[in-house]
Amino acid sequence: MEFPFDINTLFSERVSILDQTLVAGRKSAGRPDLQAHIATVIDELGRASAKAQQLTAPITSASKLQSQRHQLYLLKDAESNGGRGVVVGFLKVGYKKLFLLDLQGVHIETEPLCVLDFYIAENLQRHGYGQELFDFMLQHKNLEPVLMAYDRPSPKFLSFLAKHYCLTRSVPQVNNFVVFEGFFLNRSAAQLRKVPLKKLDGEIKPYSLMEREVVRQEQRVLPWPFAPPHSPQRLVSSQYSHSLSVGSSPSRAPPRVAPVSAPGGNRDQSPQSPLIDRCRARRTSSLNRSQLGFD
Ligand SMILES: CC(=O)SCCNC(=O)CCNC(=O)[C@H](O)C(C)(C)COP(=O)(O)OP(=O)(O)OC[C@H]1O[C@@H](n2cnc3c(N)ncnc32)[C@H](O)[C@@H]1OP(=O)(O)O
Repeated sequence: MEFPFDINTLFSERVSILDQTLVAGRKSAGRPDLQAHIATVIDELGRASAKAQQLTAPITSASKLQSQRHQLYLLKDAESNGGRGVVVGFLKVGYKKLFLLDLQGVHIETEPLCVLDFYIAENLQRHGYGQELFDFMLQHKNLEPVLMAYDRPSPKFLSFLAKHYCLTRSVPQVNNFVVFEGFFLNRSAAQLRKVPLKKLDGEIKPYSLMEREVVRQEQRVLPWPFAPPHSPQRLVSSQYSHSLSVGSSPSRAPPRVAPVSAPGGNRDQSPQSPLIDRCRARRTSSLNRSQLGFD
């Protein structure tokens, strides 16, 4: 993705980490001109990601990033565009309070790191850039992908997670987040709190705030998957991460769950498949195998 300004001036590192401040390294601190360019880049990436996912509106923009406690990892290629650099893509993550169903179907309150948006420029997809960015984030957060939650992952992203991280078996949820087997293992009791049943009947709803929304505070309708097929499926939400509102994505197909099937239908992603064997071999060095439940 090219811009009419020098990307290398804006972003000194191959991967930059952006947050509420919209500052990328020391250079852009206290430089409104550079921050305006950074905002342009984020807005453009957000639009491209929304288009790629067929969302009705971007879920990533500079103004949203400024008002939410999320982190955006931005990958550039410094050599392209005559040495001015190009933006390759981005990955946005943030902590969210979620009410999830564990393997026994018990509601659990937890606040995992969630993947909220992820995009690699169209012409650069399937070149390994997505994995580079994702691995950078995992290392930065010192986290395994099985311990994260995924906000309505697209078929391409599900395929990506299966291929690179062996994440194939999801645990069915009543909200739009996807978690995989292993998510509920190896977490301390403090991280997983069983929700008393009386609370579920009352003020706490077993749903979570969705990022991928056209947010309409005043519209209250049933969330996916309960809404009628042609209803707009909007939700009540606030723009802050820690809200407990009901959520849904209006314009994309529902996520595939338990086990995740291969997008396109021609990829064998069963745990016994050669694909997964390859994946296991690649990840064995860094993953705790028992966490993933392979042993
Ligand atoms: C919670 C969310 O953010 S959901 C939104 C996810 N984003 C999107 O769907 C936007 C469009 N897609 C993309 O931007 C990218 O394809 C990403 C971010 C999903 C992956 O980034 P890439 O750089 O393409 O991934 P990378 O090259 O490291 O890995 C390739 C693997 O990803 C998956 N993948 C990437 N593109 C595709 C595709 N067009 N069709 C199916 N699978 C794909 C496949 O598993 C692929 O492996 P394969 O080529 O052997 O089949």
